[in-house]
Amino acid sequence: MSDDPVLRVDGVSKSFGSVEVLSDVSASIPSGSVVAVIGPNGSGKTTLLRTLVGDLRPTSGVVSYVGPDTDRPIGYLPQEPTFRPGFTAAETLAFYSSLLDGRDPEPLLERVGLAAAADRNVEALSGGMRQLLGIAQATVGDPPLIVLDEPASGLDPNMSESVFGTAAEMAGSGTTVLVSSHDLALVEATADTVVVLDRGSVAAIGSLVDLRERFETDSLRGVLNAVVGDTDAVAVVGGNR
Ligand SMILES: Nc1ncnc2c1ncn2[C@@H]1O[C@H](COP(=O)(O)OP(=O)(O)OP(=O)(O)O)[C@@H](O)[C@H]1O
Repeated sequence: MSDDPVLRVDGVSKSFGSVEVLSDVSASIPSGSVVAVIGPNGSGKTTLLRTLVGDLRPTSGVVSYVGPDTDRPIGYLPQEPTFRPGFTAAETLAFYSSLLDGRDPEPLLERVGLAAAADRNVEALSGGMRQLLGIAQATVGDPPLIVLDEPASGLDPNMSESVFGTAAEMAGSGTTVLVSSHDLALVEATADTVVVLDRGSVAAIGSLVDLRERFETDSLRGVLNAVVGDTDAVAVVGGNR
């Protein structure tokens, strides 16, 4: 991890109509680290990630990419990745690669454990395999920042672990990985920095050690419960609209 940030987020708010979903979010994302965004359902994780990658425009505030100058600064796995039908997994990656560095996509498929399905059409992939293809797609062109929205969603425990392991390896070689997840054990095993979102605001941010100390607990679940309370209902921002 380096002290140089790859992304700066200054006072970002995002509203849909009259409902404010993100409120005054500021953060600095350090290079070569795994940064995890956690928080209850509906707390704004996807909205934040979509705003950071430029998929949504903030209502106010600024997101600045300040990493190395490159053809693809940010790779992104959306919460529900979609692919053009009629292409195989390998052809899908080859298409993205042809727009960037033109490198053989086979190693990317191998890295996510999808090499055996390289010639399978995207419509014929299982949900988990689509997720893995989406993760491979996010890494095409070697972007300095990779943003993964719930990458473990739909994956079996071994594949989830492998995806987070890959994220840690990428961070070890200088890539920054920003990931949202509900899997606190994997976040705890992998993340250098954790951002806790609660109803659209950053309720806490820091290293795991800092957060555990600050909230006097020995687990990330303890941190989350201390920050947002251990309720069993979704907090719906803006009421029932
Ligand atoms: N396009 C939209 N229009 C209106 N409201 C939206 C839109 N997208 C998200 N929201 C609202 O913003 C809030 C945050 O949603 P978001 O998907 O960002 O949360 P999340 O933390 O990713 O949730 P989850 O963990 O369930 O995936 C929710 O109340 C949601 O209903």
